[in-house]
Amino acid sequence: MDLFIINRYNGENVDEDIIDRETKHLQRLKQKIEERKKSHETQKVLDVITLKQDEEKVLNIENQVHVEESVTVDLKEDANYDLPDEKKSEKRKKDTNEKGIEFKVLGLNDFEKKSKVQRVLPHWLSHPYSVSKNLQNLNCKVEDQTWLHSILKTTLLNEGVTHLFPVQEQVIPFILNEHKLPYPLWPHDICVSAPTGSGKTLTFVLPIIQVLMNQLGHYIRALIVLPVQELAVQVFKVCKKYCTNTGLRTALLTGSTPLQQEQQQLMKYTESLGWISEVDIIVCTAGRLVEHLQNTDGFSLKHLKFLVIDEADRIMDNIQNDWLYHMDRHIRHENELTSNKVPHLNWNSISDQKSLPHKLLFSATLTPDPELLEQWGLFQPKLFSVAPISDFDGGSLIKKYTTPDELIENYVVCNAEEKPLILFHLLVEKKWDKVLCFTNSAQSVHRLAVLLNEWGKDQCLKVAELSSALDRASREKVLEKFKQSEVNVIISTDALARGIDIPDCNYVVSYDPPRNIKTYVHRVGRTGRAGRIGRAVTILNHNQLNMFKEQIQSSGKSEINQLEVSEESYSHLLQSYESAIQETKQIIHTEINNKVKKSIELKRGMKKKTRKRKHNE
Ligand SMILES: Nc1ncnc2c1ncn2[C@@H]1O[C@H](COP(=O)(O)OP(=O)(O)OP(=O)(O)O)[C@@H](O)[C@H]1O
Repeated sequence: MDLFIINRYNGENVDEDIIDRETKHLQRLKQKIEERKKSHETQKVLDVITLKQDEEKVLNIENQVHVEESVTVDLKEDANYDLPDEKKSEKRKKDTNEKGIEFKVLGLNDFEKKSKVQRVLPHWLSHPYSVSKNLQNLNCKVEDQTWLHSILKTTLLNEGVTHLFPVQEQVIPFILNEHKLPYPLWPHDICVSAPTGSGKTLTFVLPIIQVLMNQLGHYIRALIVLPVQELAVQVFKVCKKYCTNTGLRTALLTGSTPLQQEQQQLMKYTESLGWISEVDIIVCTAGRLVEHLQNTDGFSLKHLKFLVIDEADRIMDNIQNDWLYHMDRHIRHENELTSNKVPHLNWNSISDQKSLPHKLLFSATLTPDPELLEQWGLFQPKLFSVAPISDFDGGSLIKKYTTPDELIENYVVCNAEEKPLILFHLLVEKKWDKVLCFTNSAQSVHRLAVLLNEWGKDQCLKVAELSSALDRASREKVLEKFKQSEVNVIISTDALARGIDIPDCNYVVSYDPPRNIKTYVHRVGRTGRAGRIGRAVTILNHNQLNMFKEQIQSSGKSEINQLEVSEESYSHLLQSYESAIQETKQIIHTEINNKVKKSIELKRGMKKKTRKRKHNE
């Protein structure tokens, strides 16, 4: 029985046996390889023979055809003679392919140039409602507007607003009409791109108040989201002012007050109804909104009718706390929806669903980029724009940003060391008052402010600084002093560049050039607001000039003129400048020393405390 094979030890000759077997096996393998080689060669010979036979057959047929076509072919060859080599080979390839002789090379198409895809803007972006930016000849008298509520008219007149600006005249009635649409029609979402200082704030505040003022009870019905605290405070003040006598309540959520305090102001618990809202309109920063969505009991956006995103492009650039995702999720959950978009626009989809909040997007530099705008999930949007946005140009977007007509823009070119001299010359000798001067960092803000204060002591020049290094209260104080003319110049970082409304700012100086065109538009837009004349000057080093010009050109803005400041006009300031620089160095040096001393004392104090604690233990 062969059930088991037992290998026995057979003494010394085991190794020899194995070697024998291996050599035999090797020989067999070699033989097989040889046989395979031979069979391959014979196959090749056979293939060549059959191929030749086929070719002969084809040639025979061709010859017959060629005899008939010889004359025309000759003519064709002659015509090809003048063509460039590439085209000749292409043509030959085509000819031979037509005759069916040449084989198709697989993968050949991969090397051919792909034709450019022509991108086209969606109709609503390429065909905006055109808005005038002329703030001089206003025809829309507040008193005559029958569509505006009398309470709002009174407040407007009390605030000195006698005529509506073009963007207000066009957009406010549009929003009001959208809210008069019969059930189940939803309002069109809107995007507004209008220059700085053209009155965008009232454009959304007035219709919201008018639509909400007749509704009973307090629910969170409007949410106005802004990118930074200062802007939220500013819009909140406008909202509050225009809510007087309407019964509507407004809340500000920015994080400047403790969360608990804001929660108490927002929601109230009642035995009979549970959590109820105390407010109708919320003005908030995006980050703080998420905190309330996650931590405030009873905070609900179920009744939300309006969602306003001011400075929409800035918010898109920097999505704080992923707020858009959290807010969308909350709204969908509250309304029992699966998506924040309408999947198919038909009768059923809109009549089955509760309408989503009416979205209103505003900015002076709204980029007409469909991919960016897509994330807002806009419903059948409409665009109101001062600059008609042309179609895509060669696949890239044309960004057209406009500045107010009342704004005079210039640039000065100089060497880096001449910059402070030119600035001082403009402030003191040209008597530029109410000036906002931008630099690119908090450090240079401080240095320049100290320098100008030292330098202009005798000329009563009062300079204040404004940057992220200051807390909100101090920043508000600075702005108040500026309004009261207690301060002539504010040196600031770009923290103040967007949206802040300083009504009587006469000049904007960019001491450091802006990093991009959007920043430029918002910086210069702090002056020349609401139809007032304003002037903006950008100081450039020689090597920054080309870049600046390119930026201006790429934005579709008209050319900016150079402001000539001759060397003689500021050369006499050199001596006083040098002594002011020495003073500045001294001041900053002592400031740094004081800071170091303070931190050392703080550390020592901490050490003492821990030593005491240990000793007691
Ligand atoms: N119809 C009007 N008549 C007179 N002044 C107005 C009118 N509408 C708005 N204003 C004033 O114009 C100034 C600028 O308005 P607002 O701040 O709304 O501009 P904006 O378009 O939002 O500017 P930015 O893009 O810089 O934020 C404000 O001081 C505001 O009070």
